[in-house]
Amino acid sequence: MSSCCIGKVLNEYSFKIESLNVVVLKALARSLNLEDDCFLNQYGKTSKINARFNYYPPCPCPEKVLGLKPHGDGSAITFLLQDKEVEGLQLLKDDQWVGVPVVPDALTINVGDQMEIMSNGIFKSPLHRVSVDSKKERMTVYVLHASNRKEHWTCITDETPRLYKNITFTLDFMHKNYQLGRRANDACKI
Ligand SMILES: O=C(O)CCC(=O)C(=O)O
Ligand SMILES: [Fe+2]
Repeated sequence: MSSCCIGKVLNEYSFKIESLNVVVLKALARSLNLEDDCFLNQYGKTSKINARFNYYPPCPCPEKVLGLKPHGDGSAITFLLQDKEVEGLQLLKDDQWVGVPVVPDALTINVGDQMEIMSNGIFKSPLHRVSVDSKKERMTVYVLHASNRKEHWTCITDETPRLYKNITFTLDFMHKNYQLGRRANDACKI
């Protein structure tokens, strides 16, 4: 595919994911009996979409090497189109790494750190990592929606006081913490 075609396809894909993002954010709000737009409104005009192709080449020592080290996504929501055949994504559940199965043509939708903060800890941003395969390469397409806004507080009540500090949670902030081996939302906890 030529670079012009890739750009066009990616642009189209991002627009489709953008509409899906609206559906998911509204559904999450509704599930908490909040106004449909309450998470969307918190994005304001600073909403950002990032797309990334992740390529994991075969690795002769998969037991010693990770494709991506453990992290939480710095987004509100992440949409991942997994490789059609090769598994690799793992979630930490009850202190065990659990593989996320490949479902061809399905999207894996992940809650990110910003949604954990916006929901005051109700929706958790799971810790995940990527393993590599000794024989097969793997490719995934990752699109995230994030906000650069400072105020993101929806689910604070007298019974559930604010759990996170009032700081601007940018993707840079997430990456700085990632490089230091820390979770950005842990650094935001009060
Ligand atoms: O490639 C994958 O399966 C996951 C990628 C991921 O977690 C990320 O890019 O943040
Ligand atoms: Fe991730």
